[in-house]
Amino acid sequence: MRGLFVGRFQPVHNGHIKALEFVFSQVDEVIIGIGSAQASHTIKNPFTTGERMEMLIRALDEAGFKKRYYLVPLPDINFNSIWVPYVEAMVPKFEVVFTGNSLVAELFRERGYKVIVQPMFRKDILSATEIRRRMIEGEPWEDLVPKSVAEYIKEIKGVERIRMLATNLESSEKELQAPIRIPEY
Ligand SMILES: Nc1ncnc2c1ncn2[C@@H]1O[C@H](COP(=O)(O)OP(=O)(O)OP(=O)(O)O)[C@@H](O)[C@H]1O
Ligand SMILES: NC(=O)c1ccc[n+]([C@@H]2O[C@H](COP(=O)(O)O)[C@@H](O)[C@H]2O)c1
Repeated sequence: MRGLFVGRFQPVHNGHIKALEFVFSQVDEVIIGIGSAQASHTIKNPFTTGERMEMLIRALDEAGFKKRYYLVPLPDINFNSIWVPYVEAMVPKFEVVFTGNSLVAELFRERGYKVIVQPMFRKDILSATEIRRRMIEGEPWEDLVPKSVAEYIKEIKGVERIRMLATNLESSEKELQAPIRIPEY
């Protein structure tokens, strides 16, 4: 049996690995959909699809998963009602969907798929949003991701990238808030 698991993996963290451990224990093969594949270089989506693939390959290797998996980029179509047929067109056939995302669960259920809500692990800290926040604030984040992912993020200067994006956002927000001066003629 083949299962589908979709995430944005910005970045891959230990919660994803725990979730995938559960998914791999339930099925013979796993399709890992890389959501919002078109997005990169923003605070919510700092990493490219290629970088996210590299993180997944290294992390799954580090975790020692032996079963077959497929990594499939899924650019957003921003059209919820036809998202499931779109995913079906992009990935090999699957019988079951694993997710913790309620919209994803609802869309697949409505199309007749079996959906398994995977358990959550320490969502208070094992969340990509929290990891990106820590990177921006200069707080320790390394323990929340697999060792190979922490090394890779350092290799590609990922923290410097997120900080640069945060600084850019801050200065453009300041610009927007600055009073508009109408020149006197
Ligand atoms: N701590 C966790 N434990 C188990 N599964 C998790 C955890 N965090 C995310 N997931 C699962 O990963 C998938 C979503 O991946 P995603 O990359 O969006 O993670 P995220 O940490 O929620 O990201 P972000 O904070 O950037 O929105 C969902 O199916 C979700 O259930
Ligand atoms: N209409 C759409 O394009 C659509 C609908 C549902 C989920 N998605 C994507 O699936 C992924 C779900 O992963 P998250 O659990 O990380 O939100 C995201 O990339 C999200 O954008 C897209």
